[in-house]
Amino acid sequence: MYLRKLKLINFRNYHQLDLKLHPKMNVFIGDNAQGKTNILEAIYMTGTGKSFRTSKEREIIKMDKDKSYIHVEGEKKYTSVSVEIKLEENKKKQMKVNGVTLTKNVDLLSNVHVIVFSPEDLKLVKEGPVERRKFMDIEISNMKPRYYHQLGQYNRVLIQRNNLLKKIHHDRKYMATLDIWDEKLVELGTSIMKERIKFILRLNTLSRLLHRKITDNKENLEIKYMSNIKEVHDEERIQHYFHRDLKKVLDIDIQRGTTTVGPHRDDLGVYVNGIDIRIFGSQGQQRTSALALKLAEIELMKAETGEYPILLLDDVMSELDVKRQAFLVKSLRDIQTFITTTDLNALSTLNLEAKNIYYVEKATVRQNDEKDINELKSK
Ligand SMILES: Nc1ncnc2c1ncn2[C@@H]1O[C@H](COP(=O)(O)OP(=O)(O)OP(=O)(O)O)[C@@H](O)[C@H]1O
Repeated sequence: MYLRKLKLINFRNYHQLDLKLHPKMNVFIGDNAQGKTNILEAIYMTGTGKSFRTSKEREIIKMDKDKSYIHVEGEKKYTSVSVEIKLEENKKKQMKVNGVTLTKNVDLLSNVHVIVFSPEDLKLVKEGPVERRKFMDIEISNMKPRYYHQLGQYNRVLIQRNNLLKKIHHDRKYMATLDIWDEKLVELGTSIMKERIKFILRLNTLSRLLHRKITDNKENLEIKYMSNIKEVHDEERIQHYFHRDLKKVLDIDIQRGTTTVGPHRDDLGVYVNGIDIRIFGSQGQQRTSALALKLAEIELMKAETGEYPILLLDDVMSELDVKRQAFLVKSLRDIQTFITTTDLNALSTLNLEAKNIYYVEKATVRQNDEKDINELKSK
């Protein structure tokens, strides 16, 4: 799919912006803090309803205003799509797809498919399990809105159960209602684990192939779903062992007032040639694996939705060496891509033309002519 048009009103530092977008490559160049990432953030919001930078909607609305508006129009394989989002201070976000008002965020997810890749993602392998869980959850949610819904339910049940554990710590009479919460936690947690296992299995096959290409067949990547529950093979066994483990650690959990087993504690294991590179990998190995995972995710989304998603590359090119850049660029051929950069020379591997370049300065965006490109390159 691709987007044709973007309109912003009072979004971050933009008062008003109307942009015609290129169906393939869109490069936003400008100095720091001019508004490049803000454009990517707006596009991401039309796909997910959320920002990839903040959970506070107030931060997104232009500082001196109380309302903000985003509108994109695009083309999918068989249909056109229009998504509008209105943010208003202290009010619920309003969303419309093709003019029809949506009541739940989950209904927005299957319209504009979008993947964001930032320098943070290159640290995915190196960072802690929280980041890797977030990676799994965001990517599965973008493909399967139902998962997003279940994850929300699971997290709410988890909070309730943790509150109950705290009460039980002070008064055992509350024990009577624990089973009800355990049932719900196990049911929802099992669905989440099943989806994650499926996702990781498919991602493993795809990322391994891509990784072999990036490393000239020298390295073998393997990713594994790491659960703290002993057996995660089929639904019945996940349920059985999840239940059993909750009971096993109950005394500890009551003491701590928190649930110590379940998918909220799981991780993604990343191995190269059998070595756990989360701990023992070089920075280069960790980055290459992260790149392979991200590219695999694009392919997976294509397999799942029938078309390539839109890709947002936020300042990521300058973080990659020429070889990895070239590989990434080769993989982008059929994908509408939005890139932010402060330096056009960092994009030497792209065959850019004037129509691909947007110059961003103090919340204004200007398309360049050939002369400008050469000027920018020689800077
Ligand atoms: N709610 C807001 N209202 C007004 N301006 C805002 C708001 N939020 C952020 N800004 C401004 O937006 C600018 C940052 O924009 P953005 O993050 O897109 O920068 P950038 O061009 O991508 O820079 P960099 O290259 O450093 O990443 C800053 O000037 C910041 O003050």
